Amino acid sequence: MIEGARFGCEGVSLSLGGRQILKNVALAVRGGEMLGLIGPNGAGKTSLFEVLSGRYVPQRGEVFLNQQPLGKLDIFQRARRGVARTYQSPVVPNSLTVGEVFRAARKAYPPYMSVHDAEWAARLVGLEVSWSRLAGTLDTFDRRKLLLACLMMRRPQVLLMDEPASGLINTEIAELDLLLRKLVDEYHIAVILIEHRLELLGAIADRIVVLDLGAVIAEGDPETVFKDPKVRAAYFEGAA
Ligand SMILES: Nc1ncnc2c1ncn2[C@@H]1O[C@H](COP(=O)(O)OP(=O)(O)OP(=O)(O)O)[C@@H](O)[C@H]1O
Repeated sequence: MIEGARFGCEGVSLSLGGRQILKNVALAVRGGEMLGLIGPNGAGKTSLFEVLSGRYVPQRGEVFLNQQPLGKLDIFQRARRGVARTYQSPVVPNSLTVGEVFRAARKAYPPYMSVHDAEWAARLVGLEVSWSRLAGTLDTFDRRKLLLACLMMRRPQVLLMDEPASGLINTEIAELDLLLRKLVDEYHIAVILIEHRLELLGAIADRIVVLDLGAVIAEGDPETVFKDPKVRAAYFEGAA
């Protein structure tokens, strides 16, 4: 684990259905740092998020928060400790209003959050829709903002984001970039971001980790990593 890391894992190996999906994976992220996680399709990025968030139990390895092993804590217990996660698909409860979604998130577990916390989070993420709108009528970006606001209300220590720009248009991606940098720079959150668009990561990530066939093949600042011949062979040429 790197010195001062807020969150990460060591020696993680995962098999699913008799296939080895992750092999001895280690990574770490500091508070106030954005770590980009890239790799070709099927490299194991989402599976690694499942391990980090506590949905999958690895055969070997450990996940750490503030240098403490999280052991067998499940996804809900990790969420309560400040490990927040977003998904590739922004699924919201269609028949609830925005206000009702916030209410459910506020009361999801103690300590219950106030309406002011929800209003603060909505402002933070730039969610500017009426709270009487049905969540199912929101467009993709507003759904993502609503779900992110529900997480931010609890002031998470770590944010695991699985392709947050997916389904967004360019102006929305530019707004998302600014928001993510704000969460990292001003709120000192440790962010791990899965993203296929390398130009986006090159612009906003502090460091990059590259997974290929379940193993880390490169790690470092974006410029160095994108030039690495191993990365070019596995990612750029493989993705072409
Ligand atoms: N529940 C499962 N059972 C068996 N194999 C699985 C399961 N989930 C994922 N896999 C396999 O694990 C490998 C890694 O999948 P994963 O979704 O983690 O990759 P990824 O890097 O996130 O890919 P993508 O960029 O396409 O989302 C793939 O070969 C996938 O088919």
